[in-house]
Amino acid sequence: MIELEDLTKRYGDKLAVDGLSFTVRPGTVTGFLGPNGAGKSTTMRMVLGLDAPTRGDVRIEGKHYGELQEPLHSIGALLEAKGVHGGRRAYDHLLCMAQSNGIPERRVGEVLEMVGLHDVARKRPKGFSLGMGQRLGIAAALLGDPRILMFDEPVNGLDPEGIHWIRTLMQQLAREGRTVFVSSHLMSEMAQTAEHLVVIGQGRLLADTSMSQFIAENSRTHVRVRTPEPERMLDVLVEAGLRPATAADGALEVDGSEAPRIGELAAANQVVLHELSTQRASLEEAFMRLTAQSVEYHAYAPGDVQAAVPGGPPGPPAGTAAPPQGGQAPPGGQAPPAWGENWRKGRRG
Ligand SMILES: Nc1ncnc2c1ncn2[C@@H]1O[C@H](COP(=O)(O)OP(=O)(O)OP(=O)(O)O)[C@@H](O)[C@H]1O
Repeated sequence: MIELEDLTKRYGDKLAVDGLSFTVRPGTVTGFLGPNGAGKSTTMRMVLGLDAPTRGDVRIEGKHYGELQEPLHSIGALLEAKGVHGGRRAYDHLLCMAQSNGIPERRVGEVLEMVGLHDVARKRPKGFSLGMGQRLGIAAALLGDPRILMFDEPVNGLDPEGIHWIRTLMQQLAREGRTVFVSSHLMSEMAQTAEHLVVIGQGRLLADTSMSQFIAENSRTHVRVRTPEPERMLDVLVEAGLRPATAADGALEVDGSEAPRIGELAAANQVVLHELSTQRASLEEAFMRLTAQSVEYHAYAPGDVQAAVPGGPPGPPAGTAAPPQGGQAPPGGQAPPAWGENWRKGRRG
């Protein structure tokens, strides 16, 4: 179990982590989500005692990291795979870690086998691909057979087979009763991996909830209707007290209604339908909706007009410059100061 209480980190003027309080529990994969710069890595570094909190506290099984007798047996972490000494053979790198933590040498072979690096154990990591580097970092995290595992963006650089492998590994570790805490900005990946979610934006806690509840609470389910008679159908829906919107492709979208009811209305009014479908938001959409107010950096390409999310993420803050001549407004209808450049959002979520 990892417990955070009012955990706060300030770097000069920048409040990177702002009063985070939550508990990461054993037996489940907890996804740690947030837009770029939200404070995920800073939080994880504080868990490991690599950064000192400005305020608040974080404990691993009731203790600060520095108080753990044998830290690798309590918590294994993958922060940055490239932190490995490139010139030392993979086996020797792990052996060195094992020896300094009282871990028997046979465990080195075991973890290399587990992560699929057995055949390259005698090779130097400087020749490793990004994916192999990630695997070596994961082997190091597993070395002490820890009860808690913490991975910062573990699927970065992995191919689909590698992503599948790490997903299965994390779920297996959780099933064994371990605490698994994993950060990612890949929502679709997290949707398949985590059962519980902690979402932060600009250092603040936005959600601490189960995956299913998170999607239900932060996403939009709507009914999509395509008809060759959109104007008639619009009238039918409005007369029935519904508030349809017209999508970019001309389809009608109706929030807060059931597809069977709309089908019955169409039948009763003899309107031909080409499509009647319930659209459920994905985790990606739920995440974008929740964090839209706290995204720190946005980038827009010239010609971006279509919102990625139904309803669209908010545009840049009020007061930013008008789009350049010939340009179109980004989602939200306002323009960033310059196309192709990131802009920093001034207000807090
Ligand atoms: N050592 C540091 N000195 C100054 N500012 C820092 C430092 N480390 C992080 N920050 C700032 O703190 C904020 C949070 O950074 P952090 O790396 O924790 O975010 P993150 O959620 O992990 O982002 P990403 O998804 O992009 O990795 C950012 O604005 C970052 O620029």
